[in-house]
Amino acid sequence: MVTIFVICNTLLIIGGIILNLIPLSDDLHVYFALRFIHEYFPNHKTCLIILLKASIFPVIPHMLVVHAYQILYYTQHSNFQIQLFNKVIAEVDFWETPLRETELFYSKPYQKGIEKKLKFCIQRLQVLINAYIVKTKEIGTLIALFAICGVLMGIGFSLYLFSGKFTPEYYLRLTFMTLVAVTTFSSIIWGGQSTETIITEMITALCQVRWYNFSQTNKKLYLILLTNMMKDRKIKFTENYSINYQLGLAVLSDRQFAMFIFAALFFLIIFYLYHQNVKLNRILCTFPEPPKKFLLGHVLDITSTTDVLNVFSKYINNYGPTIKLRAATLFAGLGTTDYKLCELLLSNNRILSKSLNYQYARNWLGNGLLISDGDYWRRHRKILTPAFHFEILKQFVETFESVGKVFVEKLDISQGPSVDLPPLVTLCTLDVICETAMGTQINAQKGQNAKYVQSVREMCRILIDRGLSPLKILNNTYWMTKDYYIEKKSLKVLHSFTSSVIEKRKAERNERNCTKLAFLDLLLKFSNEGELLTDQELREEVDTFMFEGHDTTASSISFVLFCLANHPEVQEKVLREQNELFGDDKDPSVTYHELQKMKYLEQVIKETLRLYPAVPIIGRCTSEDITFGEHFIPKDTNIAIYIYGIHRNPEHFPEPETFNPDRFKNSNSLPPYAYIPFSAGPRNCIGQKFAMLEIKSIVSRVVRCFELRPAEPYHSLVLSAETVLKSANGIKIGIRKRI
Ligand code: HEM
Repeated sequence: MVTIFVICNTLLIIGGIILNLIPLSDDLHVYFALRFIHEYFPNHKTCLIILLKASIFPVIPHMLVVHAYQILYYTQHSNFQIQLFNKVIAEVDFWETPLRETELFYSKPYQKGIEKKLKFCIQRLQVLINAYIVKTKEIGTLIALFAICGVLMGIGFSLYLFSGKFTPEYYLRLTFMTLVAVTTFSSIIWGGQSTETIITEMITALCQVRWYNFSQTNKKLYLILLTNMMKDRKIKFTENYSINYQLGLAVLSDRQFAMFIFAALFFLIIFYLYHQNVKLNRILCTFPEPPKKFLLGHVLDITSTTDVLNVFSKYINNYGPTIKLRAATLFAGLGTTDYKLCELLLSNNRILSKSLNYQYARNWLGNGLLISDGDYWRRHRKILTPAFHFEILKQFVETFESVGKVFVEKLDISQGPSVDLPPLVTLCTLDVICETAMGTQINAQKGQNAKYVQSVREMCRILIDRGLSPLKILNNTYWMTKDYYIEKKSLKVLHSFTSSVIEKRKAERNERNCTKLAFLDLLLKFSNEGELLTDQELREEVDTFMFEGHDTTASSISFVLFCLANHPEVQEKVLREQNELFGDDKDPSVTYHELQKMKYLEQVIKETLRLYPAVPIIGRCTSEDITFGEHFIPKDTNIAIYIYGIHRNPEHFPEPETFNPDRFKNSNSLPPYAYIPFSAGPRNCIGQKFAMLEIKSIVSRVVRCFELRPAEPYHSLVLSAETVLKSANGIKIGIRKRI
């Protein structure tokens, strides 16, 4: 039984080491020792952290059990000797020198002989019994201490568990730790219990031996037993400190062996990674590479979404417009702000594949337009493009306006010196996209369909979390995290909602002729006329619109309002333009043509999208070898196109950090790929005109109704590159109704 516990314990320790080595964002708060290393050994921190984390799991339980096993071994070993001894004794003729009763009563020398033998035996027996009493006490104390430790650890773990501060990865680590503790304690307690039984048996056996028949054979056996049992097998340093070297080694050999195998595996993996590292050094070697961590590459440089833009900008400023980046020793890719390289990539009709991180959205969006590639994408893009024709977009203006009205009502209720925009704007754009994409009103702004809205939110969050959390990156480990189950639940809600809407629209189309068609109706119409889209393909495209078409516009509207609030002179000009169009009419029914006439507002939106592009980074994977100047980029290279950085190139945008809508008075002088908020080339944003109209409709309505001011207290943004650009501390402005 003890062996089974030891084997489980060793396997759990190995699992624990692996989990512990995967860095998590909160590690610095959890392991105080890591802070110490960061502070005092910044140059060797990677190496030291690996050593520290790799040793915590094996060393602690190892230290805990060594002493316990020595005691166990001592008693078990003695027990074995005594059993052997008893067996031999049973075969010995005890009555070889039978007790001579008469002489025992009358002969003094005979009595003396027996007394001497008995005294000797009693003394030896006493020594043995004392030794066992000591050992039993030791094991008793040990078990009591272990029990106290166990209870303390249990309380500690429970506090962690209920603190609710940890991510599921920490809970997984804790589970392993708990199991290691449980198996360690159980093995010792189990061993301790059996030792006590053994000791009792041994003493009983010893007591039964008739030592007064101290024949030569018995004497010899007795001496062998004593020598074996009593011999100290210690390397002695002082009287108090000694290592019971042989016993320890013998008992722990199983564990040592397992540890050895693990160490060998560990070094093999390190060697493999090192080899991969050397291989990756050769690829893309003509591009500059920011300093990387041994074996880890640049993964630890970005640990949260708020790091992305700063770290990327630092790289680009220090090392040039295109840099090589590495995710551990497994992948090497490029990050670029070079508009010429962007042109080469984005205008190429054969480089259509998206980079690896888009795959996280596959469970939700399937083969929708955003993720698919090759001929499948070409066919679908061809089918979907007519749905974004301006004649069709015209009819959506009515929806923008009616949803905008509700939005303004909501702002009216929330107005004040500091209003956080994204929560309100996101519900508004969700209402717009649901009505335009599916022809269904979900009334998110009025608090209806909360489950659907919540599921969309959860999915957007999970897509980002998966790229940053080591356990969630790979599908093989993703299932161990809580998000896997949240995703499953959310997808069920999202997919069943879209599927039921499709079914309903299909039935309605057959019954009546709708005048206001949603994207879904158009897809049904086009696919009836030409190539048929299956129900699943329809669902995936509608889901893609839902994903691409609400967070992007919500982010853009929020940033536009923020910029207007913080630049009163620009807001004044926007208001003037509105007054010129609508005069004193406070609640005009705005048409498509009037939206087209809002030229200055368009400049403001363009400038906002330059500073705060809703999609700050996009990715491509090269499907063929490319030569770019002196550089060679092999097939299957992942390239991150850093739109946020491209838009801050002082060559094209002097004083890039300044908000100046007049830059776009005449933007024709810009090189074609120097400004790409909607990407460019064959895979550009299919919904860009739709987005522009929606933003104009909502923002113009807000400006007509409210005076926007900087938030009080002043609010500075903490930009965060999530599925779209957000601000980690919200986007806050002051809002006051115009009189
Ligand atoms: C301000 C708002 C928006 C911005 C900044 C924006 C930006 C972008 C960008 C940069 C891409 C390229 C993504 C890539 O290459 O990986 C894209 C693609 C796409 N966008 Fe938008 N978008 C916006 C609004 C919309 C809306 C409202 C819709 C739908 C109604 C939409 C639908 C799509 C689709 C379907 C794609 C994939 C196109 C393809 O790969 O063929 N977008 N968008």
